[in-house]
Amino acid sequence: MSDLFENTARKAETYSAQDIEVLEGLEPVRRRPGMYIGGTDDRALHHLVAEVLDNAMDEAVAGHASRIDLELTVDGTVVVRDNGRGIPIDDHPKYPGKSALEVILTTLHSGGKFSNKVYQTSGGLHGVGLSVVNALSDRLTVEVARDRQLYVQHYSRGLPQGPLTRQGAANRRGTTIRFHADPDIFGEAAHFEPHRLYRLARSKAYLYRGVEIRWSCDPSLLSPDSTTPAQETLHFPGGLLDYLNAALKERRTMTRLPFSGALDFPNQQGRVEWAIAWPEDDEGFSHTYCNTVPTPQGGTHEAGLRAALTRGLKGYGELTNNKRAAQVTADDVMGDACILLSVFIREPHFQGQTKEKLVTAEAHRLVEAAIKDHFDHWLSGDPASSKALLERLIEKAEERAKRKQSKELGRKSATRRLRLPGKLADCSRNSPEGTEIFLVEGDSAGGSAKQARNRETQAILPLRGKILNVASASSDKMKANQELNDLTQALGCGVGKDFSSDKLRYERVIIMTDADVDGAHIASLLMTFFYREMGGLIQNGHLYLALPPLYRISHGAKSVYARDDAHKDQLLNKTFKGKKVEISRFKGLGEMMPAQLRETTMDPAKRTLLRVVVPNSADPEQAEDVKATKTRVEELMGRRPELRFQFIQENAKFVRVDDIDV
Ligand SMILES: Nc1ncnc2c1ncn2[C@@H]1O[C@H](COP(=O)(O)OP(=O)(O)OP(=O)(O)O)[C@@H](O)[C@H]1O
Ligand SMILES: [Mg+2]
Ligand SMILES: [Mg+2]
Repeated sequence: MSDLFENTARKAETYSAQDIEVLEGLEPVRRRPGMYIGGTDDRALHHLVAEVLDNAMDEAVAGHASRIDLELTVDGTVVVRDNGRGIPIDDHPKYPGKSALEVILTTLHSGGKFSNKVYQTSGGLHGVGLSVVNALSDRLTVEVARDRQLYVQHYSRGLPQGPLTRQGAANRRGTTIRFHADPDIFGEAAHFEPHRLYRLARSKAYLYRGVEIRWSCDPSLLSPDSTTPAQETLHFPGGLLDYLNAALKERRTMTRLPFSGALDFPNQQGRVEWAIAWPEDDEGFSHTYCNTVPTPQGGTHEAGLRAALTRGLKGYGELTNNKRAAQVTADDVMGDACILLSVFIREPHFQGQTKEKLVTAEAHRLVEAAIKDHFDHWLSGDPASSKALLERLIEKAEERAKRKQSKELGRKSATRRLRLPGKLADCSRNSPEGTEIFLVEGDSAGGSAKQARNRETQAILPLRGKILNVASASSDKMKANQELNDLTQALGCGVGKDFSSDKLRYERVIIMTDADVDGAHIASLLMTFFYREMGGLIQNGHLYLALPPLYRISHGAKSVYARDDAHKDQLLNKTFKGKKVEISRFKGLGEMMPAQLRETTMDPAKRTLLRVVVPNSADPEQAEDVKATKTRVEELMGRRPELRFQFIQENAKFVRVDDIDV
């Protein structure tokens, strides 16, 4: 992002050693939280709890703790307590007069997990997690019970508020971390969602049978219809199979039993556990983990599983002389399956501190080798089930091939036959692959966008003014609305129950409105329309928001674009510190030169897009989010404009669109 806005810099006149800053201690964390927890949004906020819980889990998986308490109190303080060894409190050899505890809490890259000496397969590995939580909390207290003594130290924003003190005798052992997220970082409105924390705790208990997690939450934080309990003891001796069964409930699956198991890797390299089912309704989900850390973006362990399952099924096809099995791909096998996969390995490598993706290369080989034999065995153990499964997957592969064919034909004839709206500037490519349509606010912006686009792949549809608010309009009114009709026609995929993702004429639908409150309003009206009338378009990841800049800041020959006020202030305080600058504010997209618009907002190589996401309604883990999203949309887009206006003003930056999840 900042590259995009800063690469127009040509000349730096007074750039010297004094411009180079070195941040000390935990300052970098407070200055650039994104680098450590992936942002300052809700997801990042909840990640704080994950870091602290991960440390307690590491202690449990290493065999030193059997119980963990996770508590959310009425003022939003989170308490994580374990009965493990306790963070060491003796003086650190390298820092005389400072306890190891204080070093851990105040120094990045300090920890006991860099070698395999005290932890074998830990989720922690960077020595960063706890210090980051400390830096981003306005209050944090750590209690350690060790050698029958209790020790306590208080912190605020990463700084000790006094020495580590001994509080007297203790007849237990372990670590307790109590923290309150800093509103200066996360905003006054930020708060922990009980259901997210509960789910986090529950998934940890499923992932490691040897731990009991006691969840508790102040009842006043739970809404009356919430499915989250105020208190629960989580302990699952059946591991991932328990998890899968709870997730599937009464749903029917293609095979009689799920494919599940657990196995140690050879030479104490760790282990793998899995539970997989193919539901008849094709509504799948995939949750993968490494050392109990969720990896929502998958990675090498998931790739190993893909390979094992796909090879296994194809092999089974050969074995049973079913030639059609050859066309089955990994996507057919994995795409609609309910998948739970957990690995424990030494020294895992993740992408970034939030650990969303596993990149350890060996994990692929280890998982594939471990699961392959089991899978072959499982397939030949129940021929009736296996045959049914294979037939279903072949059907999928054939449907896919057919769709592809008709899609190619479809769009060609569709472009010719359909009466496309007159103001649509369509792209010239004949198949949807690689194409996008920009929904642009107003005719003048539409004009700039037409000049800025790539004709082959980018189409432009200018929309006039506010579109109809579909959440509070009758369906007749909707059908009569010209702007919405044009939009529906241009997309070609139908609305409501006639919606069909396959007929979508473009791969991406991009909402491009001005970076101001009006623009935010139009974008949210459009998102509501898509959410209500073309839900599949969002579910399948086709809807995006463009991020046009709001300001241009220039000093001499150097000019940089800022996407919002915060970014502008940041640039003024950093890049342009003490310089006399000229700031121009774009009143709208139409004011930008086509070349500027292309470079900052439309060019796929340089722009940033936000993908609009909604929770997956098939995934029981997300059921509460699905409900929350519905309520939120009704609240915001229903008949009470004042709520909507307030929300838009608070969120006009768009950057929080993940929060509203529409
Ligand atoms: N609950 C705990 N019980 C015992 N030791 C702990 C606990 N929490 C933290 N520690 C110790 O503090 C160290 C630092 O923790 P921190 O979370 O900062 O980093 P890490 O877990 O090593 O790596 P990561 O940054 O990946 O989380 C750990 O390596 C461990 O030695
Ligand atoms: Mg850690
Ligand atoms: Mg640390």
